[in-house]
Amino acid sequence: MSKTHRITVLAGDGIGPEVMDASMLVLDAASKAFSITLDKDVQLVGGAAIDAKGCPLPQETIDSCEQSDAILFGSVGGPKWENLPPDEQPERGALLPLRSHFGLFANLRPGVCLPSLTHASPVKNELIPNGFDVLCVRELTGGIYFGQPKGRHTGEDGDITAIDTMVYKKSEIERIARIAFTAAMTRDKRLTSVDKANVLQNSILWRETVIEVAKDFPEVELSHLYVDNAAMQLVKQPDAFDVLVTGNLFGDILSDEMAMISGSLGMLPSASLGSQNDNGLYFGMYEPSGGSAPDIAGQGIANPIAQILSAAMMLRYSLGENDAASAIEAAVNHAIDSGLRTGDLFTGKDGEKKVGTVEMAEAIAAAIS
Ligand SMILES: NC(=O)c1ccc[n+]([C@@H]2O[C@H](COP(=O)([O-])OP(=O)(O)OC[C@H]3O[C@@H](n4cnc5c(N)ncnc54)[C@H](O)[C@@H]3O)[C@@H](O)[C@H]2O)c1
Ligand SMILES: CC(C)[C@H](C(=O)O)[C@@H](O)C(=O)O
Ligand SMILES: [Mg+2]
Repeated sequence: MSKTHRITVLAGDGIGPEVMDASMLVLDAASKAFSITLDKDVQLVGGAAIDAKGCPLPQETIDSCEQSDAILFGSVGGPKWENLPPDEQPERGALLPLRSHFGLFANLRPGVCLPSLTHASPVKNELIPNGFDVLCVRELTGGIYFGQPKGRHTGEDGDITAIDTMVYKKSEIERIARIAFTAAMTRDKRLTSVDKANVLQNSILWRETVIEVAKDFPEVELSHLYVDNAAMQLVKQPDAFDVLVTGNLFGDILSDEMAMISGSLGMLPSASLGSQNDNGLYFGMYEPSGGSAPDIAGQGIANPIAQILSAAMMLRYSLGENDAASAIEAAVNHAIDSGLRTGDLFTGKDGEKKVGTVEMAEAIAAAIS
């Protein structure tokens, strides 16, 4: 019997529409193969919404998301909107409010370097003969992104002060730590908490709280790293990590690093989750970890895999369609293993074939069974 799910599709700006269209090819193939009916409501967000409606997050977009089981998001922002007042720009006016409005505090970013892609990684290949698989759990609705006060003022001496405030409540740290420990229990049972507890009050509370939560997960081996050391260790030996848990800003930075060492920023999907419902599913927003890539937008060369794997995460976490999610992940691996490479992954090695966004998506869609 066909199951129906409703999703809101927000392609956004830059490469967003290109990789979103590509992910639709794959979602349609998976829906057909697994008898899933997806009711897709396409809405405007970011710069595209500013251009068409005068604001980055129109009310009808929020209304649509509220009526959906999940949001599939492309990316927002770009040079065209960079000179608008900060709160009217796509990132601060749409993306952050969506995360906050829907309470999407848990951001899962799985950085996987496939064995067949190790040569595309800037990390020395002999260090990662089997690739690696690291899950970054990033807190997404707190920390310096949202803390108050925030702003700027000019003092009597004419000097300008800009203020951002890093705030974490113990309860916010506790809930993201539980998500990370729970994820570690399904993997290799090793969790590294990343902070800056040698300097920041926030991080001292972070570390204390993570240690307390660890008592409920005695099987998980917990370690702590300062963020500067973590950034270094990730490049030195990425396969030494299993799960990372960290705050909003550190997670943003480390996840881009993790994406690149897995081959390309265009490979890293993400799930931003709120609370779990009675069926064990989450309302969530699913998006590539990278951005609108204005430098390559409009050329049909962007890597669609982060968007496609984000759609797979949506099927798993919000729609409960685990078989379809696994089939998409297997199809992505198949396309990579068979040598297909968008430009960001292409190294010229024997057996590689350079393809565009659509060709990559068509190959992935065709491999779904
Ligand atoms: N979730 C989001 O909507 C999101 C995330 C990050 C950045 N942004 C926004 O995107 C805009 C550009 O930011 P940026 O240039 O700092 O970061 P970016 O992530 O857009 O691009 C960084 C580099 O990675 C490359 N890249 C990213 N995704 C790729 C893909 N799928 N395939 C191939 N190459 C890819 C780009 O070409 C670029 O060279 C800014 O407005 C920024 O705020 C949005
Ligand atoms: C665009 C920006 C606000 C966003 C963030 O910093 O969270 C992005 O970099 C990400 O990683 O999702
Ligand atoms: Mg980022």
